Amino acid sequence: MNDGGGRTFGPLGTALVIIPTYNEAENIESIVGRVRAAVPEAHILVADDNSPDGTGKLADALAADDEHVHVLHRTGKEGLGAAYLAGFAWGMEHGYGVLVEMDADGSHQPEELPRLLTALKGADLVLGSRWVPGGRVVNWPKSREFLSRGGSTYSRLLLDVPIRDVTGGFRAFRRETLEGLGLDEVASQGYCFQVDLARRAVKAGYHVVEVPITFVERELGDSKMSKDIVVEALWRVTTWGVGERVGKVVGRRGSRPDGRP
Ligand SMILES: Nc1nc2c(ncn2[C@@H]2O[C@H](COP(=O)(O)OP(=O)(O)O[C@H]3O[C@H](CO)[C@@H](O)[C@H](O)[C@@H]3O)[C@@H](O)[C@H]2O)c(=O)[nH]1
Repeated sequence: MNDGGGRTFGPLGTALVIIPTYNEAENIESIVGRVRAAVPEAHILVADDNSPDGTGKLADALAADDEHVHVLHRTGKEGLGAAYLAGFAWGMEHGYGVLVEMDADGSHQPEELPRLLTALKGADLVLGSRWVPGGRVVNWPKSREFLSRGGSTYSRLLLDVPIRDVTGGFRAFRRETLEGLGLDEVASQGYCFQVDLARRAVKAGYHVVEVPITFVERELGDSKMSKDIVVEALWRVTTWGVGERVGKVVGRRGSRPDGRP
């Protein structure tokens, strides 16, 4: 991984914590309150996909009482990737210097945000990591841990990205980093969106730092993990990996000294 090469990093601007929501009525008030307490200077954007359980209305009520809280209402469920892309666009349009990804269900603990933001002072991108020393998961079913560890290992090896937790979704980006990731071309919808951004950051030469986090399984509401999300991730990661390998072979052939293609 790029070690930063002794670079000095510019100051951090105001942070926007983007919280994508789909049916998180039981969690939204608590998570917004915890973020506000943990990082009082930061702002929050709830990116809600028209949740049938009324999450969007609850978020509106929180925003009405607090100028640090904002709500982006989207028309329907389009996946985590689309919600984050819309949230990033909103944040950049409104001039935030740091864009943070965080789940609504408490599995990412807002109290760990200051550590992520401190690490970002010396990095282009900080990933909250369950799989580096010091990181852990609490109350996750073994099957889910196996899937997540397996997905990270598969992505790391196939895509050649030296990141332990490639699929994690607790992250802090400098705005300039996001601007260099080619977000216009990102089509990933489910959790493989996280793999997509991580691999783009590594390939672009950004200094990526993993910070250990404790991931706590949600107590309220349901995960949106589904077979479609797993299939999309497997298909996309494999396609990227094979594409890169074919590209390298074709590149090598193209530079044969005898000039043969
Ligand atoms: N707006 C919107 N939000 C969504 C959608 N799908 C999920 N979310 C929101 O995205 C967050 C994460 O979704 P969960 O369904 O709770 O994720 P998880 O199963 O706990 O998965 C965790 O592990 C994944 C794999 O490691 C991670 O990729 C993911 O970010 C998360 O940390 C929650 O706030 C959820 O409401 C969607 O289609 N639209």
